[in-house]
Amino acid sequence: MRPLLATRRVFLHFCQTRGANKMASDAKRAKLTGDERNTTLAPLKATGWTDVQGRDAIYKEFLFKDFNEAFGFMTRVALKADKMDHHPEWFNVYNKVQITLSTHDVGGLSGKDITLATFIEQAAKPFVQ
Ligand SMILES: C[C@H](O)[C@H](O)[C@H]1CNC2=NC(N)=NC(=O)C2=N1
Repeated sequence: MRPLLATRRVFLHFCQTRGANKMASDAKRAKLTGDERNTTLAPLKATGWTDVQGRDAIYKEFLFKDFNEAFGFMTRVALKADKMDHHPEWFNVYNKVQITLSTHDVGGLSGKDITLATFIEQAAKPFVQ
């Protein structure tokens, strides 16, 4: 195959793949439908996540042995949030971490919040008192 044709084919593949990834990412940022809420929120609510009054968001408070463990947890979550380009609203004092999740771009809960909350549960599991 002539080099120019091969390059064109590779470039088209790149565009298609990149477009699909962006669509998937955008889809993840679409507001959750009613059915999605029923299925994806239930396991999180079972672990203690609650609705936020007056906002389409979820909230949970975590208690750790000390600041060192709390901040270690926050560091892991921060790296994941940066990789996802999806960030929590959180407050930390000593061993307590309060987290609110919502997707600002859509003004409510999206699949990204479910993904991040699920990761947060796994990251907290080894430490939570
Ligand atoms: C441009 C836009 O702000 C960014 O793509 C990301 C950054 N982190 C984010 N985090 C959250 N929670 N919601 C967002 O909509 C969001 N958007």
